[in-house]
Amino acid sequence: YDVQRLPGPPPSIASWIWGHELLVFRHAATQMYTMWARSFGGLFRIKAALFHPDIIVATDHAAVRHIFANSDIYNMIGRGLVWAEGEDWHRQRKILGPVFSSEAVKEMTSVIYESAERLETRLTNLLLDSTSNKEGTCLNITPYISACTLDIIGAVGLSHTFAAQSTRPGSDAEQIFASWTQHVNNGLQRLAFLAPLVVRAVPVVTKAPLPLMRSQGVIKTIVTRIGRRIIERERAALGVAGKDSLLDISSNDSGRMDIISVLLRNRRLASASEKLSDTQILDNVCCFLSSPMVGHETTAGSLAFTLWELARHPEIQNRLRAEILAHGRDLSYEEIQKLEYLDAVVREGLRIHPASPQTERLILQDDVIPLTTAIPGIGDSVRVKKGQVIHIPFIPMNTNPSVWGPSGAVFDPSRWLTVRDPAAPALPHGWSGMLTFCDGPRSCLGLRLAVLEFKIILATIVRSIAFADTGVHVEEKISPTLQPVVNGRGGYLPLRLKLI
Ligand code: HEM
Repeated sequence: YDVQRLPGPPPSIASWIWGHELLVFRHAATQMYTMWARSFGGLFRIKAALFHPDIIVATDHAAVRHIFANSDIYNMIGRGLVWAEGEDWHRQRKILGPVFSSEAVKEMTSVIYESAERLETRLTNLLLDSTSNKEGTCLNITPYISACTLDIIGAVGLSHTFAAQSTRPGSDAEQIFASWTQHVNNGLQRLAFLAPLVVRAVPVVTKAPLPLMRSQGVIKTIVTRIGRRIIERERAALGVAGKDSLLDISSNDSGRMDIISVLLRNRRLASASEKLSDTQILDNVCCFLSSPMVGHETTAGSLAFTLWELARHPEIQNRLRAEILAHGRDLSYEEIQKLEYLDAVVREGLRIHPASPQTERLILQDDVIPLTTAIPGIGDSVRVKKGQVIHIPFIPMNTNPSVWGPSGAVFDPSRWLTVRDPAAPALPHGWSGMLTFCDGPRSCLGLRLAVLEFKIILATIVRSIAFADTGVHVEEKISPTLQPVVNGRGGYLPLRLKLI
């Protein structure tokens, strides 16, 4: 096996107990990995914490493509709470696929517009009410965006109205937001560094009812309650209220495409061995709102960072606004797709600020990983053994200068408007040549929904509100998704807003 022959950062900068991992945790999101990838190449090794064998860090495009394409060999780590594996995953992915198909997502356009317009009204009213000066009103944008995306996922995923944008004290939405904020801020503490290490050492711990592993308990409880209510409603509609399980009854054909309706319908159509129990249906739904990686917080996070980029680049913001205003309001799905500059801004935001900036895999059987760039002394492939842990950070790949040019790390939407130099290396795998939504069989199922939300929300708020930078230093950390951190406060991204 070649692990010990891979290059990597010197052991002298590693802690004897925490290896290089503490250094990685303390720095901005994937910053150390980006630096090391530029120095040591696309596949290098680092010292792991708690005397675990060295970890491989992969940013070589051929290697990462191979890893993601072979999800049966390269297994996810520590997702036991909400993410299915093996046969369960195959079945769930097959069932849920239609919920996020292009056709289904197109049908979600009006629901997304409704929420985006509510956000626009909410922000506009706030600015009208505020006693702000000419400079505008300064506010933390993250809770506003996240309320908007929660309303969307509630409507399309659960046929449920969270009314997150009406700020009712004590509401489910308020509790979800408070719980998420606490989760984000806990994740910035030193203790949070330990949690994934414990999961890696003892994977079954994810099944244990430990408070540390259930930090998103409130969200799960709320989503389960809503899910139960919907299932009860279906039972009542079918005149079978009080039955222990819905397994033996059919759902009405409402034609609704929210997750619960699809799962209930599927139960009627599936063979006996494939039928999902009530608990499995609820688990699926919980996955969509309570997993940090899916649902509304990922979209909200990348969107907030994109607004920050627009605030720091007024010329880009003005150009985007001009395009949006030139096309009028209430655009159809097809019309939105034609807005070239909006499309470029969205791609660039998702490239530079991927909401879920890294993933990990555990190798289940010995394998040979191919490389784009050969490693001196090893060659153009690397032999790896069962049990090896691999970290895959996305930012180093999304900004790789050999693919994106020397300005790869710069937010510059115009790169999407020019024809690529035919002599330049082709864009790698993944959506638009980036890893933001992962790649292969386990790539993001909600990609189309996320991109459409992104476009509609941006187009709706940028037409009536101008965003400016406040000048505060914003750090990017992973907790558990990409988070803005200001003076140690997570989920905090202040912007200055002014009515157009
Ligand atoms: C900007 C927004 C989003 C980003 C950047 C994002 C990113 C990702 C990434 C990187 C993964 C793979 C995780 C891994 O391999 O460790 C993933 C998986 C997934 N995402 Fe997203 N996501 C976003 C929005 C959404 C939305 C809106 C939904 C649905 C409502 C969604 C549903 C899923 C699901 C179901 C999976 C698991 C797929 C599987 O295991 O087969 N995502 N996402």
